[in-house]
Amino acid sequence: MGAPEWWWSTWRGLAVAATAACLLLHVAARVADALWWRPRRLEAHFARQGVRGPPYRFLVGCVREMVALMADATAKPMSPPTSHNALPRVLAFYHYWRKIYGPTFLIWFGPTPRLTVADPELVREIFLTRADAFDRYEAHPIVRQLEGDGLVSLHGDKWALHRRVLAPAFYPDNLNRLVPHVGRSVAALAERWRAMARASGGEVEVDVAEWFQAVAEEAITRATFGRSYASGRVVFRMQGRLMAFASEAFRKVLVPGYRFLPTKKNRMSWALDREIRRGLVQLIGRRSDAAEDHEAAAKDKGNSGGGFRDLLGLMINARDKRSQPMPVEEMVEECKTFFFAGKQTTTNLLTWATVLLAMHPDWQDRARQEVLAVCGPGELPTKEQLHKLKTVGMILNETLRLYPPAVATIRRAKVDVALGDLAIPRDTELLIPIMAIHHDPGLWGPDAAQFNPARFAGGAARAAAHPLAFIPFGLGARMCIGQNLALLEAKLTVAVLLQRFEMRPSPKYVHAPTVLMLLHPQYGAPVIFRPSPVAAPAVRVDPR
Ligand code: HEM
Repeated sequence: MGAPEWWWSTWRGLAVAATAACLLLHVAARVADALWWRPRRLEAHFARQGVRGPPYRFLVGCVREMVALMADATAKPMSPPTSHNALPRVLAFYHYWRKIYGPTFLIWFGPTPRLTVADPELVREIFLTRADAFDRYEAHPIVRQLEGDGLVSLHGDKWALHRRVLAPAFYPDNLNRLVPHVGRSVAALAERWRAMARASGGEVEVDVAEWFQAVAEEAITRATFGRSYASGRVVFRMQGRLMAFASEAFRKVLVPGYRFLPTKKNRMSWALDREIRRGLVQLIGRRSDAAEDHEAAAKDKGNSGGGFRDLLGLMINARDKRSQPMPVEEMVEECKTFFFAGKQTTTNLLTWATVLLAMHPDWQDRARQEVLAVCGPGELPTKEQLHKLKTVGMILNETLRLYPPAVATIRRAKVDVALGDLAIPRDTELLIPIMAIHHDPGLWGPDAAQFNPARFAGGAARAAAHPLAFIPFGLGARMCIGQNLALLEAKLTVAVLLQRFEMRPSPKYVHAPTVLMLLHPQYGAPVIFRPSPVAAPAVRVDPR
């Protein structure tokens, strides 16, 4: 090798090494900035504005303290056992840090800053007046896999198109057509409980958190598939099993990569997911066949569900601005989303409403008197009668206030934005603790932790010191699309049960509200049902 060649190759080697070192340094600097300097800068930025919080710890933020606070709170049941002061148990970290840092404070999910905001005026800005500056937050991949890539997680034009297409299914006149179907499924449940009570000497104990799932599943299956109910039910049964697996996996999210491990449960989930997808694609294919749709529609005319606009039909007939139909894959994801968003939320509302009625016999009696006066003792309530059940409506609102199924929601600042007096940097997450707003004595008065449905006598907007203090279904453009369906189901179910039973908590019931995605009773909700002396005439049970 000649001298210049030798020099050249040495120089090239040095240049490569120097570039690699620079690159490494650059990456290391970026990582150090993301995991250390940026959080410290943000901490200082918020401290200058008077916002403080638990200190940021390298990589983990304050997740360790949060997990410890939550584990500690859920280790013991509510005390006293009849108390509704559930916030310290359910959102233990919020309750603890709020006492130290005030209502607006900063916490860290790993290196991601999350500002908690519980002032209804700021909530108004986030959801209404400055909504353009905030986006919905991306859920954990396990939750996303479960909830589907539908309305809940869509953004921008695609979200707007889907929301516009799907909204008509939830108009009250459309939902009213579901009343006989949902009523029959609740009556069938009541018949089974009545038979079980007869067989066991006069009363029966059931875990309502388990049993109400069938009612909620029936309603969401009807709303999604309408006339294709029978095939849709098969698919949604599988989806129910998938949800059970995934909620187990969700408990293990702290094990990195757990969801990719080929464990027996994971393999079963993957197989179920493929099966659900296949079932939905086949169902959509059949419904898209205009001839069959036409024929089914004609058949449906003589049915009590006649004219119901179901979610699947709305999607099949939808066209975008360029007259393009909705891709099958998007319809599949929406079906999964509706099952996820609609089933457990409503089950939880029904569960807490029944537990509260059992715990408060005075309100149970008042509500029963109203139901008997409006609907009579045994016939299924009609849509017109449901609208007249004011006390039942107040009880449901008070249930949603004290035990909101969705205890919090999260937004992300898309740009640097002003919120009240605060300057919020882009990518800051905002945690809106719905349950904390619902329990705030500053908004609800000194009896904020008491069950007092009478506070809703003048309507939800006037129940508290601020009209936005009650937001169980969220607020603004992304407010819950299924609100009317959930309330209709709940009113109907409560009315049918009050017609037919007296209820009280089982001695086995341990009052322990807790949150795993949604607010649920940690040890189930066993309630004792005693059939009312006025026997309800048997209602024909839908054989399907
Ligand atoms: C008691 C029952 C329910 C409660 C408490 C509830 C609560 C909520 C809340 C708080 C949000 C807003 C989340 C946010 O802004 O981040 C939401 C959104 C949503 N809910 Fe519900 N929900 C219930 C029932 C239902 C039902 C029955 C369905 C479907 C049939 C449904 C479908 C949805 C969907 C699709 C969204 C996303 C809407 C969008 O982003 O445009 N929910 N729900």
